[in-house]
Amino acid sequence: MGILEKISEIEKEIARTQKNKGPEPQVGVLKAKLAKYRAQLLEPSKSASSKGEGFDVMKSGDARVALIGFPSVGKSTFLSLMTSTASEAASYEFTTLTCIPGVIEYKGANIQLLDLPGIIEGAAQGKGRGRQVIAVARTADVVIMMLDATKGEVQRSLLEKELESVGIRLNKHKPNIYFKPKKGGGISFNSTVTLTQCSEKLVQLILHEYKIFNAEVLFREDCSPDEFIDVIVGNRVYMPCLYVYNKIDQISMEEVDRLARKPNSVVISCGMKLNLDYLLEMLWEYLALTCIYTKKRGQRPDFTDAIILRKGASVEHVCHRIHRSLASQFKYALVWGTSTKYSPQRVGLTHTMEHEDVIQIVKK
Ligand SMILES: Nc1nc2c(ncn2[C@@H]2O[C@H](COP(=O)(O)OP(=O)(O)OP(=O)(O)O)[C@@H](O)[C@H]2O)c(=O)[nH]1
Ligand SMILES: [K+]
Ligand SMILES: [Mg+2]
Repeated sequence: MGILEKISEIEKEIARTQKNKGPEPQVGVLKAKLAKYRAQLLEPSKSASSKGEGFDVMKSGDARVALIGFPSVGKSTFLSLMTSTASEAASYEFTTLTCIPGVIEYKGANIQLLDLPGIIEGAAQGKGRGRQVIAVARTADVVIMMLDATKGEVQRSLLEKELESVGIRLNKHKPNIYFKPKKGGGISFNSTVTLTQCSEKLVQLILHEYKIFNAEVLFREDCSPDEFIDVIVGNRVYMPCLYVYNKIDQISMEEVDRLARKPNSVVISCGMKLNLDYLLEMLWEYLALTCIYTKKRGQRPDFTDAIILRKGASVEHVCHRIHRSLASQFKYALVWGTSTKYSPQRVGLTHTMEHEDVIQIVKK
């Protein structure tokens, strides 16, 4: 049996088991098996045709946003509107065949926007350019899932399933489970909260499915078996995703209103340039970039020119951004803002900066 057949067999079995309201452990084990086969599916195949020609675009700017969606939803139209790059748009499907980068300049940041070929059901299994597209999506800081507002909800759930199946978790945080494989001692299981979806027995069964017989497991959250499997498998990507419904010029006001109220969703029309400013605001929020202002001794901070960094950036990152050799001449820094207890506070290179902090660097 091929992997695809095995996967479909297991999916059927899970559906059957869940219908019977059978004991949870069985489903957990099946899901563990499923995750394993899907991982095999993702391993790069050796044939040359699966090479991602035209997809290896250099990362540049302060953040990367990937445009994912079915063919002809308006991805290229959007890129051409928001950036100075022109990407061919047309009424036929699969107009775009490679990855086309553009840059959105917003609040002093350069946001790399990637236009990609349309993807369809089965993309994760290599249909069309699905695999290459998904590989690019994994490298993004935020995914924009562009949807055709005239097509209802089908596109969204199909694409979510595709991304889910390759380990991309949209708008979810990493499960709060401590997991450490050990050399011996069996499985030690603990939890700090009441668990309603997993039990010690189920955790053991799932671990055995992965041939893990010695490990330390601590649930700090009421996680599902799927979330526990994600922790064991380990290569999951937790990605913010904005659902963008395009072509609202084609639907009724009632329908626009309904879509706009969905979580993580924005409604737009590229054709009529509707709501694009709001989309940018939302995108900025989802990117959650950290803006740092610098200040020279005895002077006011320069609020016109922010240093833009990813969340969690340290003083050292700030130094590198100012000058290559600054970190090596660094003595200490004074920081004003929410990352410190006192303002200013003297900090070292490893101090984590927060949005809108002000920093003054003192050299040796
Ligand atoms: N009515 C309407 N049509 C739009 C809108 N945005 C894009 N289109 C049209 O939709 C068609 C497809 O647009 P593209 O930008 O090529 O779509 P795409 O998602 O890049 O398509 P592929 O590259 O083939 O995957 C074009 O004919 C556009 O003019 C919109 O807001 N309203
Ligand atoms: K198109
Ligand atoms: Mg296109």
